[in-house]
Amino acid sequence: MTMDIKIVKDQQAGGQAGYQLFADALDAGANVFGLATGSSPITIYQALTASDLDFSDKISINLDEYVGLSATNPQSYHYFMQEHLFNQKPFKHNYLPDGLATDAEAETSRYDRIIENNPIDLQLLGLGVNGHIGFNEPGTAFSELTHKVALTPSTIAANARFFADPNEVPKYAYSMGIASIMQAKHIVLVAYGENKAQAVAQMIEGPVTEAVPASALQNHANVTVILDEAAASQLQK
Ligand SMILES: N[C@@H]1[C@@H](O)[C@H](O)[C@@H](COP(=O)(O)O)O[C@@H]1O
Repeated sequence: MTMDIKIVKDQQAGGQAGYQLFADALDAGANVFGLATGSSPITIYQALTASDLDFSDKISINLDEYVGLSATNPQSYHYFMQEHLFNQKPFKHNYLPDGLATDAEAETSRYDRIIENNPIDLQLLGLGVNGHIGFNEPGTAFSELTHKVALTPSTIAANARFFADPNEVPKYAYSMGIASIMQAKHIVLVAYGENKAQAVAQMIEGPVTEAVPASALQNHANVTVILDEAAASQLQK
């Protein structure tokens, strides 16, 4: 088992723990940060923006973006990242998939080139209630690089809370694949709350299976998992 599991009191403490890993990565010379959206990383972004860490000569590469949403759409992941991090903490360059790209093949290979040219030092991840990472839904081949994904009904339902009208929730996304994620030198996954407990247990203690995308992380040499007690509650050890 190569996963380092940190159980923290709450999301605030998780933010500090995540912040420390970013600070350590900068000290160690990291240049490229893989970033994630969702509610779980927010306290890390808060701790980063409150700090004096300097990312102005660093690169960020985001995991995913909804298909059909422009960068200026408040529901887009571009917008989320501007709001929660980039406006306060400028990077030299921020890469995200282009939600408006209509040629999926061209867009996903463009993104793969970006990752190839900018190997990710630290990749931050949240965890879907069904065990997804990025937008790699259960059943996604571990060999996938960036790809266009049809979101599952459970993911669409989980994301509906951010949309005024549930019918506006996009049905597709561009996402880094499991193979893209696994290339990162260090992976930091954050999960909080009871509703993540089953996915957390399957990710860490279950079989490595494409039915649980996050279980692929058991095959990575350097993973840190930040959990609160509730998210850790179904772990056996
Ligand atoms: N594409 C994102 C994932 O990257 C994220 O990990 C997940 C969980 O989000 P939350 O942290 O809000 O529970 O939501 C979305 O599906």
